[in-house]
Amino acid sequence: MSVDLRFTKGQGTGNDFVLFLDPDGHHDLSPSQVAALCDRRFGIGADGVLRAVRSENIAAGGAALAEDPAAEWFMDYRNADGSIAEMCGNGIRVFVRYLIENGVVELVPGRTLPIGTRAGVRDVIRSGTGFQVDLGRWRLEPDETLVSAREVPVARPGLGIDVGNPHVVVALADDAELEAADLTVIPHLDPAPVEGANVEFVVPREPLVRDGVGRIRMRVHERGSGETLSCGTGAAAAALAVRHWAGAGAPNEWRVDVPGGTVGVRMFPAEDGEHVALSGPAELVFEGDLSIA
Ligand SMILES: N[C@@H](CCC[C@H](N)C(=O)O)C(=O)O
Repeated sequence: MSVDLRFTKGQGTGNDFVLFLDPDGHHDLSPSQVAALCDRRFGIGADGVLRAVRSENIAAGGAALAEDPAAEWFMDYRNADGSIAEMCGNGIRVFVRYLIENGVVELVPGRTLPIGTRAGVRDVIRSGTGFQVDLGRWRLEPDETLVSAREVPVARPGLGIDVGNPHVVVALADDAELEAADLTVIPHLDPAPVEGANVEFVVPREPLVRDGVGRIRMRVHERGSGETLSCGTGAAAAALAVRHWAGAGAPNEWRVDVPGGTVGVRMFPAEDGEHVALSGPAELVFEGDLSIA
């Protein structure tokens, strides 16, 4: 049996997604269907799929509604290989743009839109021409991970950071080393995290801090999607790692340059501890109809 869907292609700093509305939760695609959609030669091509489903119509939505009954919509995120991930920082901005453009939600400046995700409810607000998402509390992993990547001369220590999904951040020596890293091959992590991890390679800008804002460059190999032009949660993890390494006095506001553009990261105190927020653009590119077997 085939499934007919109206889809939209969207992107945030070049991290691209296929989006579709499934309010009643009738189209829970299989991993192979997702992989087929994301295939850049045989499908539409994307780093992931975002299914917009009402929280009441997806099993994981129960926890979201318990956390915040106003979280009417749930972002069901899949990586390009069909695997499930807890959270997507670029995706959620594109997701909110998509809900707004489709007239299913309103988001007036100054108001917050709660979205259900597998990492918990995430609050989104408008920010400039894009959106800002509060990624909530973050966690430093206690143990160091040794990271080896092709064309990076020696294995480097990586810092594990959870921002709703898992990341390992590695500092490289300079821009030349960052550019030379071959991320077509999955970086090797030792010990290997059971659930896998997204791996961010970072270098500081010169100077690291300008006008009170920290500045870094980053490339990423995403779990389940390979190298992408940007990873929002990865940018947040990278800024948190560099602030950690920089020590006392390091700023709480960061600009992270990725191959697909620039995103902003901000750390701020909240009632339950420090939160990290991500801001950046979100664009819808084209739409069409598809039929998947
Ligand atoms: N690109 C995303 C992260 C998507 C999920 C990730 N690949 C994972 O498996 O955790 C972002 O912008 O955060």
